[in-house]
Amino acid sequence: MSKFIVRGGNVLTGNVKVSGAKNSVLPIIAASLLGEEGVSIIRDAPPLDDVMTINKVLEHLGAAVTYEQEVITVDAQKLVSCEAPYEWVRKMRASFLVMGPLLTRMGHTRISLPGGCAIGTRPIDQHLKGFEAMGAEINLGQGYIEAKSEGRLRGAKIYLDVASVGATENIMMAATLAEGTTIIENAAKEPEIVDLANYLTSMGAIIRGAGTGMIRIEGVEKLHGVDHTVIPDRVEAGTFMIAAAITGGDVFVEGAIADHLGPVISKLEEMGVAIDIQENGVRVTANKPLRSVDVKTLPYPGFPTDMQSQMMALLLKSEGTSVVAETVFENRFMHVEQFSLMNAEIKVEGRTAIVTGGSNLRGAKVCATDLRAGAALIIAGLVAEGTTEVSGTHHIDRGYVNLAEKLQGLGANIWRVSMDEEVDASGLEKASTVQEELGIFKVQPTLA
Ligand SMILES: CC(=O)N[C@H]1[C@@H](OP(=O)(O)OP(=O)(O)OC[C@H]2O[C@@H](n3ccc(=O)[nH]c3=O)[C@H](O)[C@@H]2O)O[C@H](CO)[C@@H](O)[C@@H]1O
Ligand SMILES: C=C(OP(=O)(O)O)C(=O)O
Repeated sequence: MSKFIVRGGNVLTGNVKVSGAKNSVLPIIAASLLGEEGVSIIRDAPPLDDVMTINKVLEHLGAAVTYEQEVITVDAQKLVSCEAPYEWVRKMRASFLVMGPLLTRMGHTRISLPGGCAIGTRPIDQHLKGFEAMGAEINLGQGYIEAKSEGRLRGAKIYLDVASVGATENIMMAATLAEGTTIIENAAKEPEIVDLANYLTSMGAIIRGAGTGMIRIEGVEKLHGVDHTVIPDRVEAGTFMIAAAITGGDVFVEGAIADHLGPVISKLEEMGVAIDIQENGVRVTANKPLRSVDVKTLPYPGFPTDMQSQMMALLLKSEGTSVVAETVFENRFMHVEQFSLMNAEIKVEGRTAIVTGGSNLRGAKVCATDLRAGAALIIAGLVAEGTTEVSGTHHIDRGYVNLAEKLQGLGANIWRVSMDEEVDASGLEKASTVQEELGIFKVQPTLA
């Protein structure tokens, strides 16, 4: 168990490289189960806990998986099981994405029910509605969902009641080997859906319309392994952009695709942050006082819910009052209580938070209540007076590759220490010694 120690006050400058997208690589790894011939090579696969977890699921199913230097190979030619047990699905909801590929390829699958997680209840009714429409028989019992089909799944027209990312992905994967045509209406439009569709298409699938609200899939008999490079992580990119902005910094976020970050860029510009879109990334320069803005999360191309907490951290340093509305998940304001421990003034009314800008944030002991909340607390810690300790690092490790090291590279004072390590304002030197002993960090701290 570890925690991050952040000492506020440093301006971030320099270059930071974005890793491959967590939310792309997970469905793509699941889709590699569809490769009945050849081996899949997945490049720019970020070394995250979630990636390790889904690789374990695949191994359990009988696939041969290797992972070296951010390249995953999957040989799924022979599968021995169609069951994803509780042990893995409980660790990560996205394990549920193996359901579509297994059902369509093997005609039978049994997956542990993904538990409700902190940010909301996160039901899976839309995934199941899609499979049922394609002829699968679904049974729930003893904490598992079992799906069976007599022969191949059949293409169907499926209207999603909510434009769910996971349901669109699961149904799209299932449809690739179904008999006939599947049409997904009110499909999610996220860039990760397009990345998955591109991967499936290279495998031999026939998919049209990914990235729009209507996706059409013509089923084929067989898919094969291919070589694919995952898109850069837009949420990681956005997190660094906000970290740069809050410190009044000047940072080039290498690999960030501006097109995937439209609403984040627009909101930063509205706040007075200068954005320079370049061929291989985005430069963020913040040298003016920040203006308050209102933010409403929405499915893509709206403002991403996965950037809401980081944005809230930035709004705390703006001039004026901002209103943040969370419309995607019903319980994604848990960071508010943690921000309050840092002297933030935020009032929550239902799904709306009213954020008073200009707070004098003070370092405190806080806890990452979910992945992005963890990143947001670190961002707030970068400008807080004194030292902030962020525990709950297992959430952060699900989705950020070397977050502390990448921020250190931009000049931030941030370290990871073991949970029981006492760190006071002068304790950073000690913390860095611990890291060196553990062989985790190579960079020396720059004590302000
Ligand atoms: C691994 C991955 O890609 N995770 C992302 C994915 O999660 P995930 O795919 O789980 O999110 P969804 O798009 O499915 O969820 C969006 C909303 O739809 C609801 N819903 C979803 C499915 C369903 O069957 N019924 C239903 O009601 C959910 O409760 C939620 O309120 O998209 C979310 C929304 O952009 C992001 O925050 C997550 O980072
Ligand atoms: C909510 C997130 O991920 P997941 O769907 O994997 O929980 C996220 O990436 O912010």
